[in-house]
Amino acid sequence: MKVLVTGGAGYIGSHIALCLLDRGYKVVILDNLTTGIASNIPKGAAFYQADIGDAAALRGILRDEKPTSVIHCAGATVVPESMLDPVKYYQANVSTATAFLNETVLAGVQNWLFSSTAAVYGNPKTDKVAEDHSFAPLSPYGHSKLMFEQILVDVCSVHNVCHAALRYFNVAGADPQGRSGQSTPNATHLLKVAAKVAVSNAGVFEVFGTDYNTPDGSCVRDFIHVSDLAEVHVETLEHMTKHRTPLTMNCGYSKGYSVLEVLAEVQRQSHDFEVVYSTRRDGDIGSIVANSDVLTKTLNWTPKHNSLEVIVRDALLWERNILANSA
Ligand SMILES: NC(=O)c1ccc[n+]([C@@H]2O[C@H](COP(=O)([O-])OP(=O)(O)OC[C@H]3O[C@@H](n4cnc5c(N)ncnc54)[C@H](O)[C@@H]3O)[C@@H](O)[C@H]2O)c1
Ligand SMILES: O=c1ccn([C@@H]2O[C@H](COP(=O)(O)OP(=O)(O)O[C@H]3O[C@H](CO)[C@H](O)[C@H](O)[C@H]3O)[C@@H](O)[C@H]2O)c(=O)[nH]1
Repeated sequence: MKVLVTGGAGYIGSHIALCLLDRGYKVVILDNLTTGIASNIPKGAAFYQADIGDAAALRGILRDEKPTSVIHCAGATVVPESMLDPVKYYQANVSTATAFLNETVLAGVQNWLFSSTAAVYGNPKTDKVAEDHSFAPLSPYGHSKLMFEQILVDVCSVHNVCHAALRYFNVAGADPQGRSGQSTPNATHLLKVAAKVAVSNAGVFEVFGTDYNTPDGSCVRDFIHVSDLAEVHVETLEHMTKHRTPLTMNCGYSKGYSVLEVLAEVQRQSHDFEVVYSTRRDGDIGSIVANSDVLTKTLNWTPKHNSLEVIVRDALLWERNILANSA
């Protein structure tokens, strides 16, 4: 089976591509390298540098490569940026993505997997959030992902394409074999920033908000190791191929850690670095943890890297690689 991975030069897409290749799939990557990095692209994958909205380039790729499945990771991804520039998010994640979806279904793609997000839920009404929880996104980013989930259902139903929306919680860590990791230099994710401060021995880590209604006042998130998440995509694809049923699944471990707990683990595995405590960041949810029963039961799946210690270890390992290679 040949899989077209959009955003395959990015953080999550490159790990999905690695996992697909490890499992014997053919992989085609489409990425415009805005936040992605060419060195993330695994050996063995075909690579096209183009925008998913470039219809002429896309038609050529679909005609030449004839992928049977699409895994769509490309998009605009940063919650706080979406608060300042909503149009960018609706264009990238809704309009451009819809045109891309249309081209791929017209070209005969059979399976469509979409990188959705826990941000579709907004502030949870329950300790753990299941897939049937109400939707109230706090940011244009979350809204744009929710809109595209609906578009995906409608378009795929008409064209008889099997579809899945995977709602990632907080993705972190790096390939344990050191083949990929979070490489975008100005990435704003908690663990990326903390690992960079720890490894570079420079800068200060800023905690956004200590007055949330959580045990230590900082935000709580459900962190999933990027290599486990990559495996979930391959398992989902196999389930879709076999059963032809649409899926919507939370991707997390059903366990929350606070920002301060994550920082403490990074410092335990590195050294004490300077931390400052500032006000809340716009668009942030106080606490969100997955109920991931649908995922584990549907795929009969057991995670391999589900500990904060391992996630932090792999994030630090990757950050040290980046520093060593830049020296
Ligand atoms: N990182 C997380 O914790 C997280 C959580 C939930 C959902 N997601 C979703 O997962 C997906 C991947 O996120 P990531 O963290 O790997 O981000 P990333 O920025 O590392 O990867 C996105 C990739 O898409 C490419 N891209 C962007 N727009 C494009 C376009 N128009 N045409 C072609 N390529 C384009 C970028 O160059 C980049 O390589 C995104 O859709 C994001 O919303 C991420
Ligand atoms: O320097 C930092 C960076 C982050 N944080 C805090 O750490 C928590 C996690 O923030 P991230 O930026 O790492 O992640 P988000 O929860 O904002 O968003 C991530 O997870 C979401 C799903 O929950 C989205 O899908 C999104 O794409 C992805 O970036 C937040 O409370 C944030 O305020 C800090 O305190 N300091």
